[in-house]
Amino acid sequence: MLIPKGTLVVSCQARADNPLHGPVYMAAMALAAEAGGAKGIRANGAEDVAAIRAVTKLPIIGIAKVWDDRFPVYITPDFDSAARVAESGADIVGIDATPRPRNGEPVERLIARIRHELGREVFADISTLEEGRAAAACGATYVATTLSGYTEETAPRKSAGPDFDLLSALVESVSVPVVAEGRFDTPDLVAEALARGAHAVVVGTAITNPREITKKFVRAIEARAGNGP
Ligand SMILES: CC(=O)N[C@H](C=O)[C@@H](O)[C@H](O)[C@H](O)COP(=O)(O)O
Repeated sequence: MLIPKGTLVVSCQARADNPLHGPVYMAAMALAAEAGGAKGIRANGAEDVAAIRAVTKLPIIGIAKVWDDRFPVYITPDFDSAARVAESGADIVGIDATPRPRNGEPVERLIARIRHELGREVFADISTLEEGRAAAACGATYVATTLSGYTEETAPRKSAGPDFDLLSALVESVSVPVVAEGRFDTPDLVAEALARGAHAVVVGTAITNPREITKKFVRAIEARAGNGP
């Protein structure tokens, strides 16, 4: 198991509309995260994964976001996208492990192929307890709360903060390491996840997206506008 227990993983991702989009920026982000004490990196796409692999030995959770209007699954939906991030240097392949329709093999077959044909650990992004149990039973190395609030089933109960109920339920009922991911935006929330039994915590936006961080500060300023000094 490559991600050490009780540690922080930093997700270094920037979409095309983000001024920090591109492998040079994401490699710099990963280096900054490593210098700050992160013990793993999550990254999207072969180019970013390769650039990060070139600058660090930290374990990399590689994903490939592939959008297809016909299917809800976009995080590493098939074996070919998994193989590309593995070949680019990811030690661990992150996939959408929900049973939702995808342009690719069924999730249980995808997990088996990544483990046996690519020889990589599988990081299963899920949104419910049942999905986490199923992914663990199929051989996923880790299950993570990443997709809670981002599927049709879970969107109605999405909270502003992390899904601690799901985290605790998973910790109770699966035997593989449970990773907390999604809307962890303060150090206290990370500490709480570890106290509840999370193996590790992945933080993205709150560390690596200055545009969203800036917006938070600006919103606070705007909220007090008109309230006097
Ligand atoms: C739902 C989805 O597509 N999540 C993505 C998964 O790779 C990323 O956009 C998130 O930034 C990542 O999960 C980390 O979460 P947060 O940025 O909230 O710390």
